[in-house]
Amino acid sequence: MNRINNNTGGIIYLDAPGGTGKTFLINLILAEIGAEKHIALALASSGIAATLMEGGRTAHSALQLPLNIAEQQFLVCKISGTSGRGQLLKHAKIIFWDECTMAHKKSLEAMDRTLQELRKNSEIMGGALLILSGDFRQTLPVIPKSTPADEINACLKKSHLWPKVPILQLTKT
Ligand SMILES: Nc1ncnc2c1ncn2[C@@H]1O[C@H](COP(=O)(O)OP(=O)(O)OP(=O)(O)O)[C@@H](O)[C@H]1O
Repeated sequence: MNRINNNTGGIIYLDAPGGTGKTFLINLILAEIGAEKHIALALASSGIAATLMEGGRTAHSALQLPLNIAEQQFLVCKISGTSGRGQLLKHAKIIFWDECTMAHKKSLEAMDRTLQELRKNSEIMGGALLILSGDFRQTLPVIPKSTPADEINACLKKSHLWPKVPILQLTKT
């Protein structure tokens, strides 16, 4: 909450084993931010995970990500700054991405470029605060006709953004 109040952007990864309360914590923070009338976005890699968050949407839908993301190079999402979706991304104080470990690293990189362009800010995620949450022990990206090595290479930990991501571990529920 301090980072939100101080307008400090960046990416944080919330790491904890399954069932320890990551989604529960996200919903608590969403309620707190809603009460303060700030804009928050709740995204998830799967539809089921999106339904577990207040106002949750799939990242593919919110960011207009293409289905063939693995084949894309230097993708910028096709979202107009004047559209409703673009306005939300421009003004969101905080964005959550639950079950992020299922996402292709190129989705995160496309989000970074898109937010930088929409918010006219060259900082990471255009200065927005992105909270990734998930558990690499559970699921990795699913790539059709791929080898385990392809899946590991596609995961967020292999993104050039990952070294800039501090990891927060949940120790108490
Ligand atoms: N502090 C808490 N107080 C009460 N119930 C809690 C608390 N933390 C988690 N729970 C409950 O525990 C269950 C699992 O929590 P949650 O779905 O948030 O875990 P998760 O870490 O997101 O799991 P997964 O990695 O499988 O998605 C939920 O039913 C949730 O309501």
